[in-house]
Amino acid sequence: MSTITVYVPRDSAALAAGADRVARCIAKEAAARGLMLELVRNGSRGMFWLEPLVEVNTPAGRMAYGPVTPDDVAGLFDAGFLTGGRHPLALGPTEEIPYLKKQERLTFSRMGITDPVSLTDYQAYEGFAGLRRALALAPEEIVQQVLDSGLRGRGGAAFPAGIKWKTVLGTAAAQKYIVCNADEGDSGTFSDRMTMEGDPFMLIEGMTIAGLATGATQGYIYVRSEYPHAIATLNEAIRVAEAAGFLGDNILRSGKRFSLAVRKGAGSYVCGEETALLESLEGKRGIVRAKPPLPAIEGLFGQPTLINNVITLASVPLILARGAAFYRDYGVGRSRGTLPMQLAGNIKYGGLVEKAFGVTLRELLYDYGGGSASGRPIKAVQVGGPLGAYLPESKWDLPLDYEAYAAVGGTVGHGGIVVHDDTADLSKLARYAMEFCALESCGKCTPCRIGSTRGVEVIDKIRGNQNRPQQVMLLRDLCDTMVHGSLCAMGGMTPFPVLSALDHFPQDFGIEAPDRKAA
Ligand SMILES: Cc1cc2nc3c(=O)[nH]c(=O)nc-3n(C[C@H](O)[C@H](O)[C@H](O)COP(=O)(O)O)c2cc1C
Ligand code: SF4
Repeated sequence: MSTITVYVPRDSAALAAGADRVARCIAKEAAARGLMLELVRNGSRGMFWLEPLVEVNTPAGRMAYGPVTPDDVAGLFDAGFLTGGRHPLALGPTEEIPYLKKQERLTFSRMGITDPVSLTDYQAYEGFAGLRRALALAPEEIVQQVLDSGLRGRGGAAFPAGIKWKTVLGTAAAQKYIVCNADEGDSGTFSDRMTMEGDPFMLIEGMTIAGLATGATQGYIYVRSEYPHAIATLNEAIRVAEAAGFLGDNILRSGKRFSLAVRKGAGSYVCGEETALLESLEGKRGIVRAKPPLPAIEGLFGQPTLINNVITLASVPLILARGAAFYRDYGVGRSRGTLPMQLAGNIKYGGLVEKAFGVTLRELLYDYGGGSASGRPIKAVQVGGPLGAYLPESKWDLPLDYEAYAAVGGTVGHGGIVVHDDTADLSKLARYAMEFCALESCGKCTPCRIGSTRGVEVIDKIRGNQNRPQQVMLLRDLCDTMVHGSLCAMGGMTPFPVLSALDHFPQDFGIEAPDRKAA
């Protein structure tokens, strides 16, 4: 008899219910096929799929795959993964798994397969191969690999990672820092969290390589306080890596050093903005700093500092291990590699889908997400967090690509995708965007601090039909001022969701036809 272990996430009743749902599907499907399977529930250890992970213990060994949706279960049986009789996977290549086949998992290839804090598991799956290669290269050669890979920052601004690395390398200083931005505040995003909880060594390895490349010897991971499991897992992984010589004063006896520490945020969205984050790391209130100077030149405690998002840094080990060309081969245009996209909101199968750039929103919404959870038509999709535009159906066939999205007033951001069905009122969502900005604004500049508060009032007047045409013009002027006058993207991009709602869904504002600017 084969045993199927269903991982039941330990911190979410909703996820646990999902795991049970899949377990029941497996049991039903097995019974229909006359197979004997024993289901064992198991608390998951740091692997938090939005859809449950299933592990199969067969006479041939342990097999794990995920996330799995009920619709996949029959396919898994058909492919022979759940029979206990054929074991093509047996911890082998994930390409053979029907659900994963549709994805292109580079950053998330180990997740769900390895024990997050087992160095043995990590190394059995290419772990630390990138670091070993980096130790044999000169700093300039490591930076060149990152430049050649085409990797761009995954935190939101999509700035080429290699250029930032080169700036820090080229800035002389006695002390430099690597800071990992793990504040992950965008709505509907969780890829950073899954990385830190599911494969923390990958981030540790990426940061250590960044240290070797730039000359930084100290790194900090700034994690939002709402992620206690990530903080605990990272601390454990850092301890294990230090004890085994992957971190510390003499990395793998190379004579090179790099140390890491975790710092906890305090619940502020704007502390995800890199300069506010630095203020917070220095123990001050999280207020945005004017640039220049760039953090790469004068960052933490006034020293050259490389700040990258979790996924940016976690992408580096593979780039070093397999070479820049391997990574660059994925993607379209100037958007190279893969992006772990996160499906959330009113979607049937929420979860993380890693695909090369170029995939369309329609594919993500229907092939992976299975359409809306409510069963109603999807009306608007917000891509790129709370500062991202609301995209109507006419934009869902665009290839996911930084430039293509920018051309329609959108943003790819951190890959968060929040779905709304046809019951959504976009004027309410536009109001929420302004309100969010008013609540989270650091207050340093007027267009954002005052503009967001006035923005809520103006939208209220539009919704209340008070001088509607004039108020719509006022809202557009206000958005103009925020876009061009704000010091950072908090105030500068809040108009994206507001104007996209107004332009694409004028009827929700009581406007029959597109007004002057949308026309
Ligand atoms: C209001 C605001 C919030 C942000 N929040 C985050 C965040 O939570 N995580 C993140 O990586 N970047 C965030 N960013 C972007 C960072 O300022 C910065 O661009 C990023 O950390 C750079 O890393 P990357 O080049 O690897 O993307 C935010 C920016 C703004 C304006
Ligand atoms: S745009 Fe907003 S968050 Fe950014 S500096 Fe100005 S007030 Fe602060």
